[in-house]
Amino acid sequence: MIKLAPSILSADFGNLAYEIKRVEEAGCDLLHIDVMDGHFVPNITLGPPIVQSLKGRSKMPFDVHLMIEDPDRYIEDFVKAGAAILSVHSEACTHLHRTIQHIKSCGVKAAVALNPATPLSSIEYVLEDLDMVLIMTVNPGFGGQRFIPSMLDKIKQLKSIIDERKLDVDIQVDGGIKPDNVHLVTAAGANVIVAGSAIFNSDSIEATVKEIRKNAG
Ligand SMILES: O=C(CO)[C@H](O)[C@H](O)COP(=O)(O)O
Ligand SMILES: [Fe+2]
Repeated sequence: MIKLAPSILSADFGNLAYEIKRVEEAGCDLLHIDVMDGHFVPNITLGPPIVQSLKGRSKMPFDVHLMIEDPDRYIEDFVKAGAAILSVHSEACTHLHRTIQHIKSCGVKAAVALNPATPLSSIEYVLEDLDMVLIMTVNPGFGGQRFIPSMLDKIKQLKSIIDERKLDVDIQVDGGIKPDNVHLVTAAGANVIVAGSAIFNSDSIEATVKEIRKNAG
């Protein structure tokens, strides 16, 4: 089963509650919330108070993608604010295993995100502890970038490691996913699809969501 997670990075930040309603009514599964600190990535977005203010306005679980240095400092805050899944970047964690245990001890799902340049070997030792791996298919920091095709091999390799070890770990892809390339990532093994600009910048959110689902297979 493919899950679709619209990224609010490309939504109208002045009308977030309305934007969330639109993607929920279009049948999306998760709400992808991109948190950027201006250090780990060269952009700043939002923090726990805004996530908290959206809590209760949507039935979609909040999938919070932390693109921040030393994310341990904010895990409790984002859990209290309503996160159901917390993704931390392996590149931002000094003690990744400890951070994953920290997230799980708060009662939410734990995921690790990998920049395009980061090899799968950096997470192989924690795979058993994860609910999801986020393969970045662009360099994190901005919406509307082009998909990096060499990430398809990385997705395939991850899928084969997960299958070989008989694990129940989702593979999420994030960055540059559109109706015309989603089939490539799902064929490679991804089952959680993030799409920001493709959904929010489209003329019809409903039609685009349908098209992404149909093409995802
Ligand atoms: O994490 C992200 C960027 O760092 C965003 O989730 C991602 O870029 C989604 O936007 P788009 O679909 O427009 O690429
Ligand atoms: Fe993201």
